[in-house]
Amino acid sequence: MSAAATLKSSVLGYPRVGNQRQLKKLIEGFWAGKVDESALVDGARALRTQHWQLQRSQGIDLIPSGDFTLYDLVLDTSYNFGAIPTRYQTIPAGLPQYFAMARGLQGAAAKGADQIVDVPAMEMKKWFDTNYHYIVPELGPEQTFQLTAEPSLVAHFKEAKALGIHTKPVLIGPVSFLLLAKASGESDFQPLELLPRLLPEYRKLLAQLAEAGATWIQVDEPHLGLDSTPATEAAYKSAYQYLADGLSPSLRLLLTTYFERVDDRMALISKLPVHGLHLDLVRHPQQLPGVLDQLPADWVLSLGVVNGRNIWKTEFATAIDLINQATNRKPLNQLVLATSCSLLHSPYSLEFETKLDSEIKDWLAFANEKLGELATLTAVFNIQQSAEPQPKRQSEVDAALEANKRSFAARRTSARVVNPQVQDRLAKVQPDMVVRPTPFAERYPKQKAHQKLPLFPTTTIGSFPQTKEVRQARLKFKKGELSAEDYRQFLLKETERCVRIQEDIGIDVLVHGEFERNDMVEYFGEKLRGYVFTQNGWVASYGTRCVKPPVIYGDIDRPNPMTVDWSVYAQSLTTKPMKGMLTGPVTCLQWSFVRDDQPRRVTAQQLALAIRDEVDDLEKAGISTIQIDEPAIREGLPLRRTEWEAYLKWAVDAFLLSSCSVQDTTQIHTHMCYSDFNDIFPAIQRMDADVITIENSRSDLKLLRAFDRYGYHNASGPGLYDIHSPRVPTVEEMNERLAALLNYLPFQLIWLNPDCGLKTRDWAEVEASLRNLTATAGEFRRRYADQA
Ligand code: MET
Ligand SMILES: [Zn+2]
Repeated sequence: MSAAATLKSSVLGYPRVGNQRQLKKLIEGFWAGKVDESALVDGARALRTQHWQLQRSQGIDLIPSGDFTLYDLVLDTSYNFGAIPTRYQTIPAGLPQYFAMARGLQGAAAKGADQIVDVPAMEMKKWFDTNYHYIVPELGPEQTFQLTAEPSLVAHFKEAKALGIHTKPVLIGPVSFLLLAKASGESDFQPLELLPRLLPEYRKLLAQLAEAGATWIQVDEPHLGLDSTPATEAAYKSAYQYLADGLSPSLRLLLTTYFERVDDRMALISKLPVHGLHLDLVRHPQQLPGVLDQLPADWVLSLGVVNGRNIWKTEFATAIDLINQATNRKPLNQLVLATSCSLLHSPYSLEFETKLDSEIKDWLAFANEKLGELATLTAVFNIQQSAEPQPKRQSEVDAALEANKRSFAARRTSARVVNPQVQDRLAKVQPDMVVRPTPFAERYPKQKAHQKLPLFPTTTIGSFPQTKEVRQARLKFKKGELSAEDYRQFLLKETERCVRIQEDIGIDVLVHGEFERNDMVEYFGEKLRGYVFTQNGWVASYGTRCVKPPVIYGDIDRPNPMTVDWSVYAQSLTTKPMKGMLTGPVTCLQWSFVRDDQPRRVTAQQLALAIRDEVDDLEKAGISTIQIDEPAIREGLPLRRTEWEAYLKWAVDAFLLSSCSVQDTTQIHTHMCYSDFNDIFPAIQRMDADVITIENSRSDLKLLRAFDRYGYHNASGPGLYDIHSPRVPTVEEMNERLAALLNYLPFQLIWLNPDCGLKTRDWAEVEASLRNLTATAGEFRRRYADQA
């Protein structure tokens, strides 16, 4: 038999939570004491088995192992190498300690233990530019590493092997691991300095994998595509030389990059002693020729042509063109077809979407459908190589290619996607639509007079407690157990109560409370054309938490007002200004699955026009304070600094487009949270919101330094207390905080508010906290009375 050269397929990682979120239920049950450890371990193993078998049944050649975790893979890496911060070291090793690192622990150190502990969780951060959050390793200069006795990576490889499945272990490379870490404490220590201490443990791990029978190892070094420094370059060189020196001859290292291009890093990469390279060709197809030019002749190249982090079908014709560029230069057996990145960021399967419009459903591919795409694409190339003709397979493949072509042709011209009116409006956007006609210094006094605002005005960020009653009513309404009218009456009552309470507390600019909203993006998505919702499109956000992002499939427009009735009703209950509440275009974009057939910039612009219409309608209806939330503006930043400016230009323009049509007396607020905004301060200034309420309470000093460094010329309300904690802040601590702010900001421009929405808190905490907040306002109005 001639060993025909064939193209192999590879998956970089498979979603772990289970198609019915089984893992979430198991783990949360374990935390609640309802599932015991052995049930958790068995359930987790069953899921791994199911996922491996499923990938095998789809014909995937390089099936990942080590992509499964009970919380987070970066945390597992820290844990497996013994990087356990001191505060957790008294907690019994194993799951209690592991979960304490993940989510903190208040109470008994382990089930039935006498020892009582109170430790906060480790920090969580966004995984590159995805909406997944990893647990940030904490490493200090004294850190040593020690590979655990039974690394899960080795155990899982063996587990799959016992099922007859030879997997490709996946590990986070040593350099990226250290670059993902932060210095423990407040020091400036660079965790990368620990590389020499870490490498021997990586070598041990690789030796154990070799002994277990592994061949290809996927070593993820996503940082390779990011901005580099001489120190990081030196780190890659020494790390891979060290690993190569001790490498078992049976192991082959597949250096894996994603989310960025590496063609301009090939001078470095091509010198590393590894056996292959993976490219994200969905993000950067144009990097392929450059990489091929510089790729060592004997390396394997893994072509990431199936998008691991979106929900759209792969266009086969485009992928095949790309693959042909590689097959022209390399033999098939040196090429692999792969997902662009781990499928962790994709929902499971379209088979659970029974309610999705069939036209739109035909354009989509979730994780399992993506496996099928890989199978088809490899077959396209392999069938021709096979010794015997394969007419059946050939006709299947032909049919799949044809169906794919039809699907894309239909999507391109569908009236659901292309809306000529939206296109027309976009073409007519003029530069004067993204600037307020009057400068802040002139409009702000007009707004104060119009709204009769006192010095140190108080407000909140929008949502009030989403109590059990509110959630139950919504659920009943969705299930049809509560009529639309009864549900509406219920919400009107909640709103009224919320307004009365704010008046009673003495807040100056009120909100309606957002009781009608389940989620700040979903609410608007449901009312805009161009959005659809899935039933089961869950993707991991962090730990056991999953989110179900809405899908933007077509040109966006707003058939009807979305919030006007609620705001008008709430305003009718009070003579104080009622703030209208909208979610901004960039946040809608960031928290949705977005179109892959037009730039994000254009989708943001469409969203902005829709929100602009809402702003206009609110203003016409007499609402003269309007908040447009943009908590996600920073997370849209590109991974490479050189691209920040271009992003910030269109992102800020989108906000301006949504907000600039109003009169001088209409006051635009915006709100930001979730990250520190220091490195984008100039862009925030350019948004030119009259008032920005911004999360501050967890990173006080940093934010103030930024105010100091860049100056901020409009009004601002840096959060006076942290809404993430159930604690009621005292008047004294808020007084202190405000006094500190006054060292940096002019008193005439300061607003008093919590640092984010109050929906996760209960009413008792909220009332007490806000009463203290208004007491602080009263105190400072007295102190500044003669300057008012
Ligand atoms: C994540 S920012 C939340 C803003 C929203 N208006 C709220 O108050 O909940
Ligand atoms: Zn917020």
